[in-house]
Amino acid sequence: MSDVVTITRPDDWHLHLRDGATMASVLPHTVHQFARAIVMPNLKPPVTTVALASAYRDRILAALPAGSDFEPLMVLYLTDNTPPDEIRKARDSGFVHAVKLYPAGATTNSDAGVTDLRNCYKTLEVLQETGMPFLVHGEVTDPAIDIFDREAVFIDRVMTPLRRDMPELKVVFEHITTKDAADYVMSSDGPTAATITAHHLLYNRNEIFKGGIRPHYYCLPVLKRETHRQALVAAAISGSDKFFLGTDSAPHAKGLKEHACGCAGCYTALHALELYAQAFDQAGALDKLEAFASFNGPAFYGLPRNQGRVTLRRENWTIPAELPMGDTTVVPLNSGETINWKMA
Ligand SMILES: NC(=O)N[C@@H](CC(=O)O)C(=O)O
Ligand SMILES: [Zn+2]
Ligand SMILES: [Zn+2]
Repeated sequence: MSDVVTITRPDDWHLHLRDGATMASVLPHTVHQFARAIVMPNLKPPVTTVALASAYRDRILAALPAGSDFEPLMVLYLTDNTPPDEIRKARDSGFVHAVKLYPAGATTNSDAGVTDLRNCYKTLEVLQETGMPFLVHGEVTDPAIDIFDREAVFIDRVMTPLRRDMPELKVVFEHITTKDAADYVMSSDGPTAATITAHHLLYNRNEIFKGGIRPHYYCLPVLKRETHRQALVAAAISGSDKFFLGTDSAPHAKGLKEHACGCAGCYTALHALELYAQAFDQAGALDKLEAFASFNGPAFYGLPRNQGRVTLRRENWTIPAELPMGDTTVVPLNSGETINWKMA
């Protein structure tokens, strides 16, 4: 049993940094852990144009700790009306690396998202030509579909037709939570990949209800039953290069999580790599962590691997109860708990 793991500096392929004072508070955590991150565009208003992405990128760079070489990889938020030309501009920018699908109403700040993907086919054809990945929040929004089935139904209703119609499009099935999605990605022949969060590798849906309702374990897509968690772990440690690290760290103010209608999202930027180490360790597969965290993502995005290495040690430490965030606080996942890996 190894007590030390050293891997190539990793990246976070799915991250929410928010904006303004919130961003300034959370950014140092990610910068400490990762060399680059795919920065989600679900701001208010959303990052729908290259001009907005450029301005957002400048705000991130301005908020970086002194001396940091962290690189934010920007993403465009697709709407029903995104013109094909915006995708060409994105490719030419050099700093936009992907386009994101939020089905309208599926998750936090998705109101401006896509109502029907067929509205976007002209634009997606251009995206397919550019080779930039299409990042997909894969849940249907049909209220008649049980919340635990929304990802599986999305495969039949949206993913399969999309793959058939755009066979060359690079697609990342973001934050997968089911065996259905893991199997789909594993067996698809097109350029299809998936990100997996640390919390979906570690927890099943019981965690949300252990001893009472625990809002900090509520995220979208919601945690699923144990068989699904096991399938996600199997995919992550399989050695397949289709699966890579995306924390989906999604900060919300403490009062908006501990609320009658609490926001979806788990804050893990503080200790994400440690949580992944714990998940891989539990599965006896620490030797598979490096490819998942540091190789598979850049390969899919067509970017170089990072230089430099990071070291994790088996060491107990306690996650703080809360952390300052702008003029409020954020409660990290595992607050008050002891975890057993720590970055050096
Ligand atoms: N994952 C979440 O539960 N929340 C994310 C949105 C998202 O990634 O769907 C957020 O922006 O808060
Ligand atoms: Zn999402
Ligand atoms: Zn997200």
